[in-house]
Amino acid sequence: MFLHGTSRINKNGHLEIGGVDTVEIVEQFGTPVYVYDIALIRERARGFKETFDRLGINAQVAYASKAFSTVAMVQLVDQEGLSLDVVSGGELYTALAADFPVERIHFHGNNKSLEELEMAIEHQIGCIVVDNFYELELLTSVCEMKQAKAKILLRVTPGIEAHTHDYILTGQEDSKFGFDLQNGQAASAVKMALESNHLDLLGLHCHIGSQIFDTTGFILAARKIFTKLNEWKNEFGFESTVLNLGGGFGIRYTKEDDPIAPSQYVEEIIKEVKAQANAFSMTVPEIWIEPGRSLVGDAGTTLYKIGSRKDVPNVRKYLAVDGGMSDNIRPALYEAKYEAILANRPLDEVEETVSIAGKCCESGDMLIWDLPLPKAENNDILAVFCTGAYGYSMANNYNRIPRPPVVFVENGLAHLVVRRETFEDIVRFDLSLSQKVNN
Ligand SMILES: Cc1ncc(COP(=O)(O)O)c(C=O)c1O
Ligand SMILES: N[C@@H](CCCC[NH3+])C(=O)O
Repeated sequence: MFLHGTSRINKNGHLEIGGVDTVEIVEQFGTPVYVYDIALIRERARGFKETFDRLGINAQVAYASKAFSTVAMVQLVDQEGLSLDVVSGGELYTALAADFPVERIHFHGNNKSLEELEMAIEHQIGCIVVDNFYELELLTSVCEMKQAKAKILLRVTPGIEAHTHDYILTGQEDSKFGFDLQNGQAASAVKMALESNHLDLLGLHCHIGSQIFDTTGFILAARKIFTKLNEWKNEFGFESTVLNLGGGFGIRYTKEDDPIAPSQYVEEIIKEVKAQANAFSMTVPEIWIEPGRSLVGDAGTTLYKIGSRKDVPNVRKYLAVDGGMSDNIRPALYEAKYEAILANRPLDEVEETVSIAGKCCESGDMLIWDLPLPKAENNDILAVFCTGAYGYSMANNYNRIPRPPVVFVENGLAHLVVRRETFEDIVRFDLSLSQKVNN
């Protein structure tokens, strides 16, 4: 059986999460609905922090809010004492709306706008991760204008190909992100930052990709970075007080996935960082990481209702649900795989193999191919596991489908944290032909 965190099958034979029967969640909030197991998010957050404490490393664990950002989620991150990585004005605004402590916010992105940088400086956020030369200049001019000094990291691209889907690789030389470590761009950026009166260069940042199952890529990246840090110590007298090694720790979407445990990622990376610092006679820098998926991925479950069925004799059985690529675009985008069960039926009587179709007008809107299930009937509830990361955050209104609500469950209580979009919401920004608007 493939159950995470507090998920279990209760005495009624129903899936229960956080002590709440999913059949009741569906009665109360309808479908589709994203359900988050809050105890599991807390456990993961504490696990990362405890590992660093145990290893005696000064660290910041910054939750990558691109994985799943809402005001309530950001408040939960604050409760757990993590930092927060934001990647746009919208994510920053969400953090501010949640009253997240500004000094623990880190701002990412490969094309931050003038307005976004102004917003970051005005709110005195903890750190800006500068991605490119254009941004270095733009940020300097914003700081000049506002007579401010910004704490920054420089994002470097180490030239590492992590083993993951091509679309979620970021550390290779041919990447849109960061200053190249090998060709001299990163060295120039360090020099420029050190010479600026408006920038306080704390150190370097590197993120090699997402859904990575081992530490080989992280270790190679750390080695390349330390080799350069050693050169720069001699050339510019620069010492990195912070080293941010990004996120990307993989999770188990299916029984075939075999990532190492979150604590093992940290232990192996820190071992290498200590060895490198020792080899170059450097002080071990403060280590920051940015897990997104590994904090929230398996804490999220999407509940759908089964609707139509189509049998293509001797070929395939299709079961359609009341959501699809509008609430989970990952299968269409990355051929991502998921496990699912019927949430309102005992698990033991698997009778058929079906393929789960979404309701969008795209042949590619298939959530799961060839899933063994009990014989499902109309209105049965399908629970798709591990949808907590990049599900709600990448949801869209394709076919003008309203986005589902988000419900947090913990200790037997269900709490609505994002309400369901309505058809009124769908036309909220539309203007009729007769309306004249200036901009
Ligand atoms: C800069 C940066 N940090 C952190 C993350 C979080 O990655 P993940 O959700 O795989 O942990 C991402 C996304 O890949 C990212 O681009
Ligand atoms: N959105 C991607 C990961 C990209 C992470 C952001 N750099 C996913 O669903 O797997």
